[in-house]
Parts: sequence; structure tokens; C-alpha cells
Amino acid sequence: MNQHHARTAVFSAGSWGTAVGKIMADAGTSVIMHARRDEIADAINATHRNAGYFPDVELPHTVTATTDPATALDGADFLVLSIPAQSLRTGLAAWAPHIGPDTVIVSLMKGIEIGSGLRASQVITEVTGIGAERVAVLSGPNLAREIMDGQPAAATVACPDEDAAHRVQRACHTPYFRPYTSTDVTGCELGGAVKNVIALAVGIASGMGMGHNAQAMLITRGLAETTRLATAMGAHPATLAGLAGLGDLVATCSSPLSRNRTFGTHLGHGLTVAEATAATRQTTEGVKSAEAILALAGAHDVEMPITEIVSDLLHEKVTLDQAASALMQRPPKPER
Ligand SMILES: NC(=O)C1=CN([C@@H]2O[C@H](COP(=O)(O)OP(=O)(O)OC[C@H]3O[C@@H](n4cnc5c(N)ncnc54)[C@H](O)[C@@H]3O)[C@@H](O)[C@H]2O)C=CC1
Ligand SMILES: O=C(CO)COP(=O)(O)O
Repeated sequence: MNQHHARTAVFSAGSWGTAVGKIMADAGTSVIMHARRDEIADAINATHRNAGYFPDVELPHTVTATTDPATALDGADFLVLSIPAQSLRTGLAAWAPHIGPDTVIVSLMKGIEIGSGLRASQVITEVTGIGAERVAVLSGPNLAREIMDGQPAAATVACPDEDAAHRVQRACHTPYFRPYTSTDVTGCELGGAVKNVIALAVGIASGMGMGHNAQAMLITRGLAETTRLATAMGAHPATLAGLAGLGDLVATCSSPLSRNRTFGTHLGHGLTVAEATAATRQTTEGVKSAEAILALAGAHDVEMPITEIVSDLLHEKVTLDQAASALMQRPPKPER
């Protein structure tokens, strides 16, 4: 396929969808964004800006927008999916009839579905009936704001079909964005989903006034529990040491741009979950995914003490002080 004539449909025009739309346009594909709101689509077409999310950044003029799913998907080589993980099943069911037979789906979502325990790529194959070889995952340390500013970043594109992974890689490779390929979809998706819960924990610790030693402890032991779950579910351990694992964990747990870290900071300052939710405008996947991840841990007989305590805090079963001492007073054990 001549990449310069490839077409990409992005659902939807939120913060990460818009940033990936910009990347793929800068990489030479023509991009059509699907927005639910007329004013977002109209502003992209008229002013080349996503007024709702990044009013200060001009998008490449090869990015257009529509509110009509059929128009967006007509002739699409790539369908990029970027909506909240818990909304994926219903959102995608409505769009699925318009997906062409050769379209490769690229999931950007970092969440696990409550109830089913399915990763986003599994929800996609289940809802659409499309084979896993046509579903790729793009994941890594990619705070949308930095990407919109053209700052350097890298990510992993995972798909069981290496050729599809390479096509996606070419379609999102720019001077500022460096995608690597992988076949470990499970590892990439679990790395992305669990790091949001660990970022909540780091935000909580920071909000409570804990220093960098405590935050590094949570990041490191958070990676250990992420790797335990992911490998129990068939992932390769090296994936969790890569961009979609350690890389994303470090970026998200360190950056005030992270919604999950910021949500945790609110909790650490003493806000209730309802108050922290009211203070958050955008998708904060870890808040919903924590309990789904904990259920997976139970099903696979894996210990995830940080995820467990974050889930307890989110359900307001424990206080901040009880959570901190519960983690510190676990029985001593070897590091591995
Ligand atoms: N923002 C970031 O820096 C990054 C986000 N992600 C992941 O990307 C996914 C999307 O996150 P963001 O774009 O940041 O969220 P966002 O809150 O900025 O945008 C979400 C988008 O989904 C749409 N949406 C919400 N509910 C919907 C529904 N029921 N049906 C259809 N569309 C719906 C919204 O209109 C909006 O366009 C999440 O899984 C997140 O973890 C991944 C990497 C970076
Ligand atoms: O996934 C992200 C960076 O890679 C964004 O993290 P937040 O969803 O916490 O903002």
C-alpha cells in the first residue's frame, strides 16, 4: 500500500485521539476524525483546531472531521479507536457495520472492561467479529499534550500479524514519534492498563506528602505486580520492561499532565472519590479499571497489593493512613 494515500479514521476526537490523528497526518496519511459534537467537528474543518482539547495547536490540513461514522469509515485503511474503555463495547457496536473488510483497527485504549475482564483488543474482536490479526495496539509513554507540542516520544505497536504491525508503524512514524513493533498484544495492553492504577497510587502518596523514595517504591513494586499479572496471562516479561510497560509507568507516574496521577493527588489531599471525579474533566481509566484488574489477579491467582489497596481506597473501604500502613506492614519477603 502506498502510505501517502492511506486513509485513517479516528474515533474519537478526544485528547489522545486528536494527538494520534496529528501524528498519522504528519506521517503522511489523510485523517478523518469522528467527533460526537458538531462544534468540535466544525471547528476542526473550519479552523484546523480541536477547540475542546487543544485550541492552541494547528492541526495539519490533511486532518478533517465529521460526526457521521459512515463517512469517517468510508475507505479507511486504519481505524484508530480512542474512547473510554468502559464505553468501547457500546460505541463500537454502533460503528462496526461501517468497518471495511481490510481496515486494520488500532486500539489506543488503556483500560480493562469491568465485568468481562477483557482487554480492549478482545472487546474489539468480540464486538466486530474481526480477527485478532487485524487488531493492533499502540501503547507507550505518550502524554498527549507533549505529543501535540511535537516533543520526541516512542511507543510500541503490537499485533499478532507482524505485517499489520509494520503497516501501522509506517503510518505513525514521524520525526518526533518513533514506533517499535511487537507481537505481544497482551503485554502491551496490561502494561498500559495497570500503570494507570499505579499512577493513582503514586499520586495518592505524593498528595499525602510522601517523597520520591516512596514514589519510586510504588513504581518499582508496581512494575513487579504488573509483570506478575501480565506473564500469568501469557505476556513476555521483556514487554513490561519496554515502552508499553516501564516506559509508560515512569512517564505517567512522574508527570503532572497525567490525569490518573492527578486524580490520585486529589485523593491524597483528602478529596472524596466523588470530589476528585468532579474535579476531573477527562477520561481517568485507572479509576474504573482497578477493580477489573483486581478480578483478573484473583482469577490468575496473582498477588497485586498496590492495585488491591487502590481499589479499596476507590471504594472508600479504607482511609489513607490505613492504606499506607497496610502496604508497609505486609510480611517481609524476598524481592523476587
Ligand atoms: N490522553 C493521553 O495522554 C493518553 C490517553 N490514552 C488512552 O486513550 C483513551 C482515551 O483517552 P483520552 O483521549 O485521553 O480521553 P478524553 O476524555 O480526552 O477523550 C475521550 C473521547 O471519547 C469520547 N467518548 C466518551 N464517551 C464516549 C462514548 N460513550 N461513546 C463514544 N465516544 C465517547 C469523547 O467524546 C472524547 O472524544 C484512554 O483509554 C486513555 O487511557 C493513551 C495514551 C495517552
Ligand atoms: O497514558 C498516558 C500516557 O502514556 C496518559 O496518562 P493519563 O491517562 O493518566 O493522563
